[in-house]
Amino acid sequence: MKPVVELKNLSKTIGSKKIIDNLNLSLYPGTITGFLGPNGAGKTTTIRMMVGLMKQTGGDVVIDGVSLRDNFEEGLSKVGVIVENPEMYKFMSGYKNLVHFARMHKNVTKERIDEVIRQVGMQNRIHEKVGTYSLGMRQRLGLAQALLHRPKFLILDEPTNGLDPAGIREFRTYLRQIAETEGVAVFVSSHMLSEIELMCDRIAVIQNGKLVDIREMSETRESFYYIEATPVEKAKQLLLDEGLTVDDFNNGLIVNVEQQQIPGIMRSFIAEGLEVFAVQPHKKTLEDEFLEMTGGGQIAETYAK
Ligand SMILES: Nc1ncnc2c1ncn2[C@@H]1O[C@H](COP(=O)(O)OP(=O)(O)OP(=O)(O)O)[C@@H](O)[C@H]1O
Repeated sequence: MKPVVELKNLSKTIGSKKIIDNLNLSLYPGTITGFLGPNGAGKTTTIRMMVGLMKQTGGDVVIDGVSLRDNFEEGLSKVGVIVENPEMYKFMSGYKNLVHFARMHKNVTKERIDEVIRQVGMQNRIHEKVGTYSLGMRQRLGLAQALLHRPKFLILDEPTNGLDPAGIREFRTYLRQIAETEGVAVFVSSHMLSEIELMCDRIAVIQNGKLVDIREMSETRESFYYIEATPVEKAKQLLLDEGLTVDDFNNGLIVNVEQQQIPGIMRSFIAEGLEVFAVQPHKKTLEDEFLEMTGGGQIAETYAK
C-alpha cells in the first residue's frame, strides 16, 4: 500500500541538542497509527513539524507525494488537525461554526458539511449552540471541522483528554469509521496506553528523539503464563534450568512458555515435591510492552498518572 505520509530522516536540532534524530515513518490510508513515548521523547516536536508549526532542521515530511520543504502550503492543505480543545464559537450553533470554518477552505460544499455532520453522529444537535454541548460533542464537532476539506491525513494530539469513558468510546467508534470510509491516514498521540491499544492498528514508539519500535497491534504477542507454586525459589530454578525466561510477579512467576510445555513443567514440579496453586495465561498489556521497550523506571511513574 502506498503511504500517505512519509517522514524522511526528519530531524530537529535546537542549539546543540538533537531533539529529533533522523525519524523515518510511513502512515497508510485507512490506518490509525498511535504515537507513544515518555515525556520529553519528542512527540510534540514531531507533530509540530508535521503540521507546519515548526521547521525541521533536516529531512522532510511528504504528504500525499507533496514535500513540506518544497511545497509547504500545498502539503499542508492535505492535513486535518485536531488539538486537545478545538476552538469553537460557543454562542453559535455547531452548524454555523462548520459553515464558518468551511469558508477557510476552497470548495467545501453544503453537501460536504452535511456529510461530516453525519460522520460524527451530530445530526440531532447540530443546530444548537456549541455552549450547550458536552465536551464529547465538542470534540466530535472538532473532528467534523478537521474533515471538511477532505484531508488525506488526520493528526490528533491527545484527542480524548478530559472525556468520560462513554465519550471516549463514541469518539473511537466514529474515528474508526471515518478512517475507513474516507481512507485517511490517522496519527494519534496519546498518553493513554489502554486507549491507544483499543483505537489503533499500529503503534510507533519514540524515545530520546529516535523511533524505537513500530508494530502492528494484530501481531501475535508472545505467550506468557502466571505460575504460582511453592517453594517459589525452587520453582523458579526449575524453569530457568529449562532455559525459560522467568520474572517474579506477585506471589508467583511470569514465564514465557508455550501452552504445550505446561504439562511437562507440571510433571517436573510434582516430581520435585512442589505444591502448585495456580497456572493461568497472562496477557501482557500494551503498557507492559511499552515499559519494556522504553526501559520502565521513571517512565512507569509518568504513565501511572
Ligand atoms: N525550544 C526548545 N528548546 C530546547 N529544548 C526544547 C525545546 N522544545 C522542546 N525541547 C526539548 O525537546 C525534547 C522533546 O520535547 P517534546 O515536547 O517534543 O516531547 P514530548 O514527547 O511531546 O513530551 P510530553 O509527553 O511531555 O509532551 C524535550 O527534552 C524538551 O525539553
